[in-house]
Amino acid sequence: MQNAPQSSLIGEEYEVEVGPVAHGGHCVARTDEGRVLFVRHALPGEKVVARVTEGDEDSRFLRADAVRVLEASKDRVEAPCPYAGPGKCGGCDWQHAKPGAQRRLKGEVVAEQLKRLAGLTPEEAGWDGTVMPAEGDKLPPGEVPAWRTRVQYAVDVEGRAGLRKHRSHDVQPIDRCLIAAPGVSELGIEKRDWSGMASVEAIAATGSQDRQVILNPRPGARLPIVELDKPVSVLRVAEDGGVHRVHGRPFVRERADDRTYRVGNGGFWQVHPKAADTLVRAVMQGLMPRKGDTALDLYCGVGLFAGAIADRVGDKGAVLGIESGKRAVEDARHNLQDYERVRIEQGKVDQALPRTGITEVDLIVLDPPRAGAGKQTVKHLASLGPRRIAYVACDPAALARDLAYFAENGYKPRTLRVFDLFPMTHHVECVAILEPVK
Ligand SMILES: C[S@@+](CC[C@H](N)C(=O)[O-])C[C@H]1O[C@@H](n2cnc3c(N)ncnc32)[C@H](O)[C@@H]1O
Repeated sequence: MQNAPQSSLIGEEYEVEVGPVAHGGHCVARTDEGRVLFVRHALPGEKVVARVTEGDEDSRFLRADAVRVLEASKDRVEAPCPYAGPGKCGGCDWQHAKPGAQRRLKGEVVAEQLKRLAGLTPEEAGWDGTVMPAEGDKLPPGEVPAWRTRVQYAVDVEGRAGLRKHRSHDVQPIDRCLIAAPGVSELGIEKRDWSGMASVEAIAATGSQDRQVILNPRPGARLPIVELDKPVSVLRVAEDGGVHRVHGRPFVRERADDRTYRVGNGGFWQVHPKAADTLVRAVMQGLMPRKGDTALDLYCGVGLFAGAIADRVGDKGAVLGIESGKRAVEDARHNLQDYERVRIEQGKVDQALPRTGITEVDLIVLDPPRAGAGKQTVKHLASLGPRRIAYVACDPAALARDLAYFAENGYKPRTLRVFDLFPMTHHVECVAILEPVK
C-alpha cells in the first residue's frame, strides 16, 4: 500500500504565543490545533506570526521563522547584523537578544538537558545556574563580540563568499561577518571572486600573526591565485578530503596557557580567542593535579590540556593523550616534545584506550566531539578509578547523556561550569568535574 501524499505546510502562517527555549537556537510554540512549532528569531513570552519553513501534515513538529513580532520581549533588540533574520544567514541564532538574555537562554537549555537526559537539577550537577562569558570577555554595551577566529565561508555559483542559510545549502552572500575576529575580517575574503571554490576557510591565530586560508575547490576547478589584504599561508582540500600546503606554513601558531601550539592543516583549535585559556583554567581548577599524578587527555587535539597537566604533575607524573587525527597527533607530539613523560597515541578513544592496557589513572580530561563519549567509553573510564574527571562538552545533550552513564558507573558531578564561548549563536561550552560517589 502506498503512503497517502503528504501535504506540505511550508509557507503557512500561525499566530502563536512563544513558549520556552529549546536546544538548537529556537523556541517552542503551539498552534491552536496543538501542533508543535520550533520557532527561530523569536523569544520566550513573545507573540509572533510564525511562518513554517519545514514540515507537513504528518510531521511530529514543524520548523518556523518568526516573520512578524506582535508583542516583543523586553530582551529583544534590533539584530546588529543585516544578514541575521528569517531566510538569511544561518550562522547566528540570537542576534535579536540582549547579551545577558542570550546567556540566560543558554542556561535554560543546559538545565533542561540535564533534567531530561541525566535526571539532574542544577544543584545536583554542582552548578549555580549562571552562564559566564569567556574570561576577560567584557564588552562595552552595544558592541558586537568579534570572536570568530575561524570562519568557513561558503561560495555561491557566482564566486561570492557568504555563509549558509539555516538548514540549507543556499549561500547568503555577505560583505562582512560581524562576529568574525578582526584578524579574519582584515583579510577581505568577502571582496574577492572565489569562482570554482566550494568553500574558503579563513583562520586568524591568537597570539601570533599567523593567518591562513584553506581553499576547497569544486571538482576539476583550478586554484585561484590568492591575493588578500594581508599575507596568508594557503592550503587546499584535496578530492580525498586531505588538506595540503599550497604556499607558506602548513600550520598556524596559537598561544594558550603561556605555551605556543602548532595547529596544522586546519586541525581543531578553540574558535573564541579566549576559549582555550578559559577552559584550561576551568579544567585545572577542577582537577587540581598533584605532583606525581598520572593522567589521560582524551580527544586531545594538539595537546592543549595534556600540556597544562604535564606542567603540574612534574617529572614523576605522566600524561597520555589520545587523538584520532593523524596531523593533530603529529602536532601534539611536536608541541609537547619537551615533556619526557607525555605520550600521544593515535586512534579512536574506544579502540586506542583498551590497547594501552592501562588499568588505573589519577585524573582524566575528556573533550569529545559533539556526539559525546558514549556508554562503553564512559564505563571504561570509570573502571580506571580516577580521583577526578574533567568533562569538556560542546553539546549539553551529549554531556547529559554521558553524565547519566557516569552515574551508572559510580561517578557524579562535583561542579559544573557553563561558558558562553560562542556569543550570538546557540552554542555553549560546559566543564563538568566528576568524582566517585562516596
Ligand atoms: C573538541 S576537539 C578537542 C581538542 C582539544 N581538547 C582542544 O581543546 O584543542 C575533539 C578532538 O577529538 C578528535 N576526535 C574525534 N573523534 C575522536 C575519537 N573517536 N577518538 C579520538 N579522538 C577523536 C578530533 O579530531 C578533535 O581533535
